[in-house]
Amino acid sequence: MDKRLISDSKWLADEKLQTLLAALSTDGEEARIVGGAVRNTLLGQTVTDIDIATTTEPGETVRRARSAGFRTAPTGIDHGTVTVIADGRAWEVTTLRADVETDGRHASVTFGRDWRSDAERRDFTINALYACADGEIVDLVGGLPDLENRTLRFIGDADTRITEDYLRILRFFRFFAWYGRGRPDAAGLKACARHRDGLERLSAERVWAELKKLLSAPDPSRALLWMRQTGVLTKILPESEKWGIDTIGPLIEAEQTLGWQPDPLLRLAAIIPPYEPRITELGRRLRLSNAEKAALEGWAEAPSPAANLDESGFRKIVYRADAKGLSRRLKLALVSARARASEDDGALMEAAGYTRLMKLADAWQKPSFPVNGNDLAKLGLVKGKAVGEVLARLEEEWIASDFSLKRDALLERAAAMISSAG
Ligand SMILES: Nc1ccn([C@@H]2O[C@H](COP(=O)(O)OP(=O)(O)OP(=O)(O)O)[C@@H](O)[C@H]2O)c(=O)n1
Repeated sequence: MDKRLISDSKWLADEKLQTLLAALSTDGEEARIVGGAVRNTLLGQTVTDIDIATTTEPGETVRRARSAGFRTAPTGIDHGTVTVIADGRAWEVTTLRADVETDGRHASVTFGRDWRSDAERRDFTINALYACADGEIVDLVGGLPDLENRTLRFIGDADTRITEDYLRILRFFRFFAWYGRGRPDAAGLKACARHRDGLERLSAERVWAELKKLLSAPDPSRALLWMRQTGVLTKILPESEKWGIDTIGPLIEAEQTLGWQPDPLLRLAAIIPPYEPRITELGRRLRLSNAEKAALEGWAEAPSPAANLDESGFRKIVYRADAKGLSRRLKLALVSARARASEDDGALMEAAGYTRLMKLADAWQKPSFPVNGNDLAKLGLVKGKAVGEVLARLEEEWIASDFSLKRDALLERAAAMISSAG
């Protein structure tokens, strides 16, 4: 593909997108695609979101999009962003920026018509490439050669770019993890180190969202080491000061060998030492979701099953466990055993044991308990606490039988329990 043309990409040929670009590009106005969609297409990677930059001011963007048959939502109107929607798809359309006043967290923006100024106010050269509706690439800041060399470089003065939005420090490491090669750009690294205290101004939600994106990269290990080197990691995860973050390496190796999908939480768990007492505090501080907190706390508290556990013992655990949490625990246990296997035959056996348990967990269809409260009512047990108690005892017996007791046998036992209690 010609480096300066992305006209043969499927997403660009999309009829709705072309209609939108055309509607925004008459009477002396122009709209272009910008950012991740252009960057990823040039790198041959998947495009998820399509951002559009336009000379039309937000009110005019809304008017034109609506008269072309689109719906609109004023997503970030202060920043000039309108979400344009059609057929269940959405495009973020942002008016070119002329000036940005910022306190490092919130930007107040004035609108402009100059593509160069808009490009120069973006974060990295590879993120400031535009594609016209016909696929022609416009590069005003040297993004194409940087993309070619996989160099992540702040546009213009790195200090200025960072103080406009301190999140850009974390974005530097995130984009380096995803697209960078070799050593990160030295000027960028130094600027990130210099301004790391600015990270304290960011909301916990933005920090965690960004960290998750970094942890989802194909291999975030080098980016994490550079974050540690610059003091950025300690700023956002003070607990990590004594963690051996290279423990993520064996997990990445296992993912690549065994075809596991990258899982940001599992990767975080892999660098957290077992029984780290500050997990709850970390989850609260970074405002993790309840499910995320439970996952991390589960890792810190619940040990993995023994690798040589027999099938019926393991089924009991699977029945009670949250499937995703158990799968993560087994993966971490397998990774740890694999890491020790070259020196220790016992660890090799352990790894084989965990592989077996993971297969069993995948293959086993959890049965549903075949008795309910109505069954007990029919046996004469009045609804209330007693029903719950009898059900719980029956379920225990059913689990202990390795799920082999049938409904009739369970009902017989229930009848016996009720008559002996009554
Ligand atoms: N702090 C930020 C955030 C965004 N941008 C600009 O806005 C574009 C879109 O931002 P975003 O959607 O966050 O990133 P993408 O580059 O699209 O990457 P991805 O979708 O992979 O997150 C970026 O490419 C960049 O030009 C910026 O300059 N500074």
